[in-house]
Amino acid sequence: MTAPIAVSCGEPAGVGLEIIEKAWTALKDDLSFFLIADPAHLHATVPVQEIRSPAQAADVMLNALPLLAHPFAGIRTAGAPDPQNAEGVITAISRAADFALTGAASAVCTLPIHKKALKDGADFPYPGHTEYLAHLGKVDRVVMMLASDQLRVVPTTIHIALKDVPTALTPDLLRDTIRITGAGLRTQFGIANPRLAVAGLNPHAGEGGAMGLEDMDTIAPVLDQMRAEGYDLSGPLPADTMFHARARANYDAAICAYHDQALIPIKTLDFDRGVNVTLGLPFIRTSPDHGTAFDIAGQGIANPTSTIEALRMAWRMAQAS
Ligand SMILES: NC(=O)c1ccc[n+]([C@@H]2O[C@H](COP(=O)([O-])OP(=O)(O)OC[C@H]3O[C@@H](n4cnc5c(N)ncnc54)[C@H](O)[C@@H]3O)[C@@H](O)[C@H]2O)c1
Ligand SMILES: N[C@H](C(=O)O)[C@H](O)COP(=O)(O)O
Repeated sequence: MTAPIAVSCGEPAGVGLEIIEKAWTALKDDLSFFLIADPAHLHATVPVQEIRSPAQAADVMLNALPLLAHPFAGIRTAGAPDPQNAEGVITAISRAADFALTGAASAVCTLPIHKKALKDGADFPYPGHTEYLAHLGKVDRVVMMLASDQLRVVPTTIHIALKDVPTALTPDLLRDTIRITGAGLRTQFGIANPRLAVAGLNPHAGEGGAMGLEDMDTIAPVLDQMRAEGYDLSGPLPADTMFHARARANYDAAICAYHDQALIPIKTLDFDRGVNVTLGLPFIRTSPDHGTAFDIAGQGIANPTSTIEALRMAWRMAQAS
């Protein structure tokens, strides 16, 4: 039997807790998960039952949202993160990862965090879940992928300032990103021979050096080398023309140079159904593709579809592994 998915509550002031309640209603007959959260933070729009261990989640799931109590220092105020809660947000994530590492959970699904609130409230040294989970999983390099039925994208550099991208985009990082993405598509998405399209950094992929040298000097040699090793790679491609429908038919994932080059196309095409998945961890991790949405938190209008898709994807991957 597939173990339940561990869901970390994320920032209580955001929309995470209201959408997980909606997700429970949509998924209670199809899979099992348990939420790690402070009982006092819940919106109570659905029945909730506390469990003492993940093993109890499957039996509870049909009738109530299974909750593993994780007391926080502060209350929940919609739209206004309380620095006192930063520690609780972080330890809910590490608890979820521990359950996955020991096999008590089949996967981790994280609800959105507010990165600055964690930095301000608890000196959180990581730019996001991705890097924190790599630390917890004791791996040096992981890959952020955002995936939907229409497109899969990978930002090679992630949460860094745009001015730092050219220096951070090293051959070593690009090689590891391609390697981890290829392996993830094979093992977690069931694609036997993944086709990867690699974006250039500069306009028109540098236009033969007229608009920047990184495409020619950094990206192209890595691609040549990895093609010789058997990887199915196209690029460096001009990023502006690689995301229209006909172009997307030619690849299984787009490897991009930086965060927005990758995330703008998928969030534009499929914001409601995109899933963020971390490849290269010793456990399965997915999350919705959106953030804390403070502007609508507490109103009950947040769309749960991305979280539902994230849970479905984690469950499929767990069943296939
Ligand atoms: N996985 C994560 O933890 C994660 C992912 C993305 C952003 N974030 C963080 O979230 C915070 C806010 O980021 P942001 O404002 O750039 O992006 P956001 O996704 O929170 O919000 C962007 C816009 O989309 C809307 N929106 C988001 N989710 C929605 C939903 N489920 N239903 C309806 N509308 C929705 C919001 O109301 C807002 O107008 C930042 O701290 C960011 O770092 C976290
Ligand atoms: N870059 C992601 C996005 O915008 O959707 C996001 O911030 C998630 O980051 P983590 O999963 O690393 O928290």
